[in-house]
Amino acid sequence: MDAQGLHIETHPREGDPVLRAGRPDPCTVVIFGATGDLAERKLFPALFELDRSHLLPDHFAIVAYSRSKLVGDAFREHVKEGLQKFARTQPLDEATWKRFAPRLEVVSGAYDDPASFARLREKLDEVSRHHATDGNQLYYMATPASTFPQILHGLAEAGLLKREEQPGQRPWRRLVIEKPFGHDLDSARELNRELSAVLDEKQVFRIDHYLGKETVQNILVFRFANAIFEPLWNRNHIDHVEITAAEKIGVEGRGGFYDETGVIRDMVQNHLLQVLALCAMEPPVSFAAEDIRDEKTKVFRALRPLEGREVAEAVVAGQYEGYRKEKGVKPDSRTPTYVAMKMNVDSWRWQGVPFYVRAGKNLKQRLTEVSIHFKSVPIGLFAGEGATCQRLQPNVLTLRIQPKEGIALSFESKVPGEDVSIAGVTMDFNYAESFDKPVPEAYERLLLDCMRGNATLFARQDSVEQAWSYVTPILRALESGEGGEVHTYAPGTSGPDAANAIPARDGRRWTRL
Ligand SMILES: NC(=O)C1=CN([C@@H]2O[C@H](COP(=O)(O)OP(=O)(O)OC[C@H]3O[C@@H](n4cnc5c(N)ncnc54)[C@H](OP(=O)(O)O)[C@@H]3O)[C@@H](O)[C@H]2O)C=CC1
Ligand SMILES: O=C1O[C@H](COP(=O)(O)O)[C@@H](O)[C@H](O)[C@H]1O
Repeated sequence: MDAQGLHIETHPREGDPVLRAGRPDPCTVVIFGATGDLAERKLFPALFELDRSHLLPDHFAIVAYSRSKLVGDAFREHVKEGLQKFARTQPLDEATWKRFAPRLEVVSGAYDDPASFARLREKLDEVSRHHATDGNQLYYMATPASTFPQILHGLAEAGLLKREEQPGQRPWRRLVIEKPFGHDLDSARELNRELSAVLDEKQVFRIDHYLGKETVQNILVFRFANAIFEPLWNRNHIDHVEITAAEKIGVEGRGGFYDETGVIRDMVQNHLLQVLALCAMEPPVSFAAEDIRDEKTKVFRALRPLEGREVAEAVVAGQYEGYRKEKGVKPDSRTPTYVAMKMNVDSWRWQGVPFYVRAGKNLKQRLTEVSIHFKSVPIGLFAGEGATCQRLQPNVLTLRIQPKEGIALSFESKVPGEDVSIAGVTMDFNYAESFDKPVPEAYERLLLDCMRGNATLFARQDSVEQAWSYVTPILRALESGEGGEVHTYAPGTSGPDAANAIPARDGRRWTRL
């Protein structure tokens, strides 16, 4: 029994699912932007953890590409220091480090210099021979989006990209591209044109780390591996859906990047629309990548467009006090660090069910979750029984993405005693209590999938463009002022009070923060 009184038994299946999916081919991973924040906090730790768990191929190498002059052992030492802070398993496993360090090579070079890419090519030839990686290469662009075209051009000119003409072609070349995929619809289209000029879509992995989170993947399993929820998952039973991604942290030294980006490009266009799509999509024909991606794309196509003055009604933008003093932020910046929106999915299943979506930085707590609010009971059968019986709360199903990963269902229960008195209780599933293993980091799973060529958890070109089609007019309206003002909010709060108006216009309220 857990604290809420619910006993959850887990039924482990034979074999580890990750191992069942097979070891990746021998390969070299090339990380561009190797001294950056993402590389230090996420990529090297994920690769290290995969090595520790013996999930990397036996023949494997990493080539760190960087403008920095750190090379050889000095660079390895720099990576080790990062791992000592950010590796998932602490203290750092020395035996793994002894295996990992010799697999790590460095190329110091610029992003717009053909001679640097020629040196990269020489290094890759040498590494492929030395580590027997069979010439398979995974290029990871862990750099600001403005450098993506330069890197693509450098790789193509150096002959390092080969279009996949047929499935299973060897050696393979794949490219991982970080979000944001463009700055708006036009730039996303341009980026996609540039990618498709040199690579087949199957070789491009647009990474959205939310899709690598166990709890986000579990949305599909929860919906489609259980028979009891799907019959209720529609406008007949659901009143509204609330999606929240609240962060306690601010821009954390990424002011220059963030001020050009803002919360809608940073969190909504990608992570939150992906989460919404997983909640709203129809059952896919199969669990194959294309079938799932097709269904998600249909959700994006069904999002009711918002533009001009409509944006002022459905969207509230905010900026935390003190943001303009962050390093790299313009002193008169109007970039939102918070947004609350009402979205509608114009489909047979979701007509009349609003999706209230919020994301923000410097809020009072870290909380990412989806809550499905069911409709009220049709009649008050117990209303005559006393005060508690007149205030029945509708059921809420909460998918907790982070922290305290799990799923909770609230319902009404009779309070023990002679009279009929009713109180809300919760059935709660917690990953930590139910599974005797840690939840892996999203980047571990996603890097492994790229090496295996499995694109299920990556965004496809058309769905990225669909998401931009929805978001770009909203950004335009906010940036021109037509979509309303940017409200300030005090750090450590729930965001601007003005955001309460969004559900309040429909007679509802935010319930989660
Ligand atoms: N940090 C995070 O948590 C997340 C980041 N991302 C995405 O990952 C990518 C990298 O982000 P992040 O690591 O935070 O960014 P950083 O600002 O830390 O930059 C990454 C690295 O890119 C290289 N670089 C190349 N050209 C430039 C340039 N003109 N200006 C600055 N750096 C340059 C530098 O590496 P070097 O000097 O070694 O060449 C730099 O350290 C971005 O696209 C971001 O949106 C996505 C999700 C989360
Ligand atoms: O992509 C990004 O995500 C993080 C939030 O990720 P989480 O896994 O901690 O929820 C966000 O802080 C960052 O600004 C954004 O670029």
